[in-house]
Amino acid sequence: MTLPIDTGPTTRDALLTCEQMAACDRFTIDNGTTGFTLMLRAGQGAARHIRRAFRPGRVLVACGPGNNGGDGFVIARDLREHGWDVTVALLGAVSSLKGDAAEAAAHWDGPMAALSAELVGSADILVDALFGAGLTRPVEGAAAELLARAAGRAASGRLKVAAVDVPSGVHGDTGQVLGTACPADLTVTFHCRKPGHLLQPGAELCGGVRVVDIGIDPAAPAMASPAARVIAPALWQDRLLPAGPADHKYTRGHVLVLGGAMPGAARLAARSARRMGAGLVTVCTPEEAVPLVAGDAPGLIVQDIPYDLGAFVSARKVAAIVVGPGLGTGAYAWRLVEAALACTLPIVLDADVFSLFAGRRLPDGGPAVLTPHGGEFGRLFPKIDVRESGRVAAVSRAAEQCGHTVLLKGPDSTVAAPDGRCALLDGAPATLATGGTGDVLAGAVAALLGRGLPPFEAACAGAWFHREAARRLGGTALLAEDLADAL
Ligand SMILES: NC(=O)C1=CN([C@@H]2O[C@H](COP(=O)(O)OP(=O)(O)OC[C@H]3O[C@@H](n4cnc5c(N)ncnc54)[C@H](O)[C@@H]3O)[C@@H](O)[C@H]2O)[C@@H](O)CC1
Ligand SMILES: Nc1ncnc2c1ncn2[C@@H]1O[C@H](COP(=O)(O)OP(=O)(O)O)[C@@H](O)[C@H]1O
Ligand SMILES: [K+]
Repeated sequence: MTLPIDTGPTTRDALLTCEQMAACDRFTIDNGTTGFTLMLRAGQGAARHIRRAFRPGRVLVACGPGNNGGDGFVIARDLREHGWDVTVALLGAVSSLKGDAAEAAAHWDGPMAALSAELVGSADILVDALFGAGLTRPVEGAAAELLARAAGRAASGRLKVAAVDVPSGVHGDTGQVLGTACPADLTVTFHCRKPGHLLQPGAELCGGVRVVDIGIDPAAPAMASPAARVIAPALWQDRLLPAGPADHKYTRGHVLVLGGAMPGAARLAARSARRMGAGLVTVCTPEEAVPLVAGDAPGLIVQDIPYDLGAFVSARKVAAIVVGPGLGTGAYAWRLVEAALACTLPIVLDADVFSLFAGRRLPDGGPAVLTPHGGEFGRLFPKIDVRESGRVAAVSRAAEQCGHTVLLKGPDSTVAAPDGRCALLDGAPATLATGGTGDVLAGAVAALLGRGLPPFEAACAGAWFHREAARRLGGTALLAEDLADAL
């Protein structure tokens, strides 16, 4: 029953929905690989990761009624062959198993019991193979009881948990929990990650994620148009050139930051735009704030708001604008956003802009990146329910609706373009959850627009550099000022 397997991580950044993954499986099977071969590679690859991650102990493999349970049987057999003490707990009857799962179960000759929560009490390791991509409704009954008992035992440090494909109950497309789920120490998935491995709360529940290459045919059509990608430099690096001898400050992009009620936000955005490589940064702010903004930044140009913004940006060769951070929501703010959009330059719209245009269409303007957090997103797109549709679908719909790139911020920042592309940021540190880091992001994205990146690429790159800076800073208390300087 042992087949050659490759458990090396796939290098692909593709994120496939459960439906796309199933289509890849079918395509590969239609081209001559049996489904059972895929299951063996999946189960044996997962078992190898489990053997690497944990010390041998009493293992309970909880198997569900579908192919995720089939993987569980393969894992059980592999661990037993390596001398581990393994019991399978099956949800339902063996006679109800079908196809590849039935075949995998037929190869299991070790102890087997009907699934019950009590079994968890005598286990050191739980292999959670109840439901994977086939989860269609909330987890209830015996499966839910077992997962809840396991979560309690794991919380007290007496149980390690390895999830097969996803922690059962986590939806692979959205990261949402249907019913209940048990946090895993390790999740082993197949071919590539799914959005639910990066989106909360799924990402947190997965623990460490490992990818097993199960030999999916690279020509599978879903691979050409994955639901989303992981944000990584491959998305923009060909287009983001370092400064060369022919450059001068205007070719590196002149960024205009429009300030308002809270000048600190504009200062942060301006500082980060400069650190992100903008050739020149100007802040236009209400007159009374000019001395404060100019304060300790002699390399920054600061002046009051010009009467004719359009004439100003063309005379000063502005390449990109950022408006919203600290802007306020009065009539002044409204007029300034309209004037900024009328310049038709690449623009970052952030913060107060979303309160000003709550539930309304944005006026026409140049190519824009919108950077709302969850609350602002809800204000701007009140008809799009992020929880219900999941972030990939919700942000994609928002981008299509407004015709601009949308970056929905949070622990699982999601970027979507109106043309259907979507990308997710993986592993942003929670130290970013402090005031002012969003202003830093807005300035960074504006600098990248000014340096010539198109909106989707600028949003992805901005989010990535922002995360990298936060990671480099580490620690427990991150200051937005330090973050801007660390870009
Ligand atoms: N050939 C393939 O398609 C491969 C599939 N693989 C595994 O197969 C999994 C997908 O298999 P399936 O499509 O069979 O799906 P699952 O095994 O995830 O679950 C499907 C079964 O669970 C039932 N079900 C769904 N939600 C339930 C709930 N809340 N309560 C009770 N029952 C519920 C469904 O009616 C169905 O019988 C993947 O996650 C992966 O682990 C791997 O073996 C690799 C190859
Ligand atoms: N828990 C978290 N984990 C990782 N990143 C986070 C978390 N919470 C917020 N962030 C990031 O921090 C930034 C916060 O931006 P925002 O909410 O606009 O704050 P502010 O308006 O105070 O600047 C965003 O880039 C967001 O993605
Ligand atoms: K599972």
